[in-house]
Amino acid sequence: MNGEDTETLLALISSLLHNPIHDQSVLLDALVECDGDVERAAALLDSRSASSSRPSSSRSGPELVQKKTAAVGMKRKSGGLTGWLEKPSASSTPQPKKARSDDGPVKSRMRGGPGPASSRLADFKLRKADNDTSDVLPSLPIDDIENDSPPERPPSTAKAPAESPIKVKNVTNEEFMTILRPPNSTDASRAGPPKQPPLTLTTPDMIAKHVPCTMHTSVLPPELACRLFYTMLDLSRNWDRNKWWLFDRLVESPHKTSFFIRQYPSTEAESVEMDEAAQFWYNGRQTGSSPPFPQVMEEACQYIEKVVNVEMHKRQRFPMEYGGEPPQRPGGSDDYDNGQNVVWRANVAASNCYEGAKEGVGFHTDALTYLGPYPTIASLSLGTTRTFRLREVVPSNEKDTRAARTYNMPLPHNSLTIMHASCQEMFKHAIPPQRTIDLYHPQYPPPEDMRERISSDPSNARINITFRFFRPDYKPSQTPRCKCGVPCILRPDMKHRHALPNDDDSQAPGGSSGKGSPTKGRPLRRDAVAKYWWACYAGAVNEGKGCGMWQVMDPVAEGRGPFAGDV
Ligand SMILES: O=C(O)CCC(=O)C(=O)O
Ligand SMILES: [Fe+2]
Repeated sequence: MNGEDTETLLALISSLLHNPIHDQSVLLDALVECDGDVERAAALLDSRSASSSRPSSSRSGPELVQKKTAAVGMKRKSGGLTGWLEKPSASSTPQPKKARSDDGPVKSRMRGGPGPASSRLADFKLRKADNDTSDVLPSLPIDDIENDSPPERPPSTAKAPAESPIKVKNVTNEEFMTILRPPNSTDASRAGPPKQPPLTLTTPDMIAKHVPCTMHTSVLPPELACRLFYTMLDLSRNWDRNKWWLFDRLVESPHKTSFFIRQYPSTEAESVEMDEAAQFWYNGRQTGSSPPFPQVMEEACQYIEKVVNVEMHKRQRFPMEYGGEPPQRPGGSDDYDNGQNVVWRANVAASNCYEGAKEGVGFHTDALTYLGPYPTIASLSLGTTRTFRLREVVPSNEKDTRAARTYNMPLPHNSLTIMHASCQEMFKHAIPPQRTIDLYHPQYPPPEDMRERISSDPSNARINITFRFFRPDYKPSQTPRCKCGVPCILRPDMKHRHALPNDDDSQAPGGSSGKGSPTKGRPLRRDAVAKYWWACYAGAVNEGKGCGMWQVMDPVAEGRGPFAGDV
């Protein structure tokens, strides 16, 4: 596991402690002692520090239990969301709760973060079920670790503690695996619904059957795919690793990434908006202007746009998806929409480069800020095959009856994975580090002008390009900003804490058109997310500190649309 992940776990323990401990080796020991269970490690350390400040005779088992309950009790405090979500409009920004004297450093250090500490912890416990594939190492969330809960407490009264950051040594994947808590814990208090083993989806049919994705193999002409791979690999030398603040720590993603803006067929006004959006595209961190699509990426994009539109026209749409645009937009193409609205077009792309088996990206969902609800994202894979992992987020009302399932999808060179509408609402995705990878043997030599810099030797690199449609009705000039002056992030109510409007399945949106769509037969109800909210995202960029602002998205009051259906 990457050092960042271990750091994250230690930061989490640290954030749960009532009495700060600065020595990372003490934190690490506790983590090992508690089989990687962050909550127990924090409770253990708290119990030790409490008992070391009092006569030894007062040390006892119950003390630990009591402390543990206190730490776990944080989870209970995170209830009560439903009532808030039911508030009617965007203008009903919740009043900050008063800070309580017992809030202490634990929660105040969570300020600006994406959710209550306890809900984040759930994701940090590695389950063996996620770990059963032969060559894929477990991945811990490293970017947007838990984005399905609004902040528990607006932090206006909270102060980040003045502490020096914890220095953490890197821990290898193998070491890390040994300290992570096994899945089917013998701890009876953690028994839940029966675990489901991970499922590897090896064919397009299997993929379409189990997840809201489709896989399109050999999507580009082979020479184009190879040329695009070389071009992006060449460019990736100058790309950055994303950095962001997680609690009070600066973390870095173990892969390189860059953002591109499409020139054609965007209008001038749209290009300006895209440039602004691009500055905040990843984790709210402001970057400079983004380059245009390289010519070879533009060429590929035209193939991909067609595949995506054809596929989307086969599927029943969710009401909150984008309503589409007439085919005759300037510079547009109508050869794949048969006069129907163009429901998707790429106007930006994010590209990732993973070199070697250990690079990856942790579980996250893609921010909806500029994509809007129920986005479609087209993800092209080039180079060595890597596993794409999806993990379902089980809605709160089902968590006692159904366990989340993990799906692994090997993504070969020149394959397109379309994450269809509801994927960001129902699943988190990751590229986990692996023990081994196959080398990619390029079929063609690099173009003349790259031969000095790029070799055609077998490569351990994977290039990913996610082509995205930033909706005009979610353009940056219409993104709410919080008190920090940073654009808010748009998040779905993934856990369905807000009741769905009705129980009539025939009215409910879903991934199936019933016209032989591969998703046919999948229950529709659980796809529907009823609420989204805008939340302060400054914590990701501002030393972990944000203003905690959040408000429910009100599509009508905010003037969003056109939508595919009634909202
Ligand atoms: O590399 C991939 O396939 C996934 C990339 C990704 O999730 C992202 O860029 O948001
Ligand atoms: Fe992603």
